[in-house]
Amino acid sequence: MQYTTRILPCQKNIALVAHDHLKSSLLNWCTKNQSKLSRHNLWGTGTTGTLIRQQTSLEVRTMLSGPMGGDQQIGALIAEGKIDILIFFWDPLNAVPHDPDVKALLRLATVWNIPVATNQATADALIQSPFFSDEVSIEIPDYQQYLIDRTK
Ligand SMILES: O=C(CO)COP(=O)(O)O
Repeated sequence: MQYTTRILPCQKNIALVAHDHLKSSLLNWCTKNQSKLSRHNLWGTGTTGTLIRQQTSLEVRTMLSGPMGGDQQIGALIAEGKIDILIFFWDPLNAVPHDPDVKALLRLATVWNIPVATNQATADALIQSPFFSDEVSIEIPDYQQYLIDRTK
């Protein structure tokens, strides 16, 4: 695989997702970090995003609810280079019906090398890092080259 670079702008597109037992943790985290989050474009899965909109003054664009396709929609945005950071309070202690979708979302975030936080401590680290507020460059797969290599 050859790689190229992608610039993540100062004002980022940030996806916010939480499983049911962790929704209150993510809501608290969003409330605590409201002023920093308000500088970015926020996206969320259906329930998570709606709760954040209701319980904070943050604007959040919502996809479908996770089990109904929302994780896949966020994953598709990541593959298209439209999401810069994923904050996903993922529950390792409870099974969900859409486990394949959860894995697919985390897999695509890894393929496209975006910064991901899957728990609160990492979200705390990420929001204090230059990745959150500055323009940063990340290395991503060179898709055009990938296609050329596969079709020659
Ligand atoms: O299920 C989710 C993540 O896998 C989140 O979906 P909701 O925000 O709709 O609960």
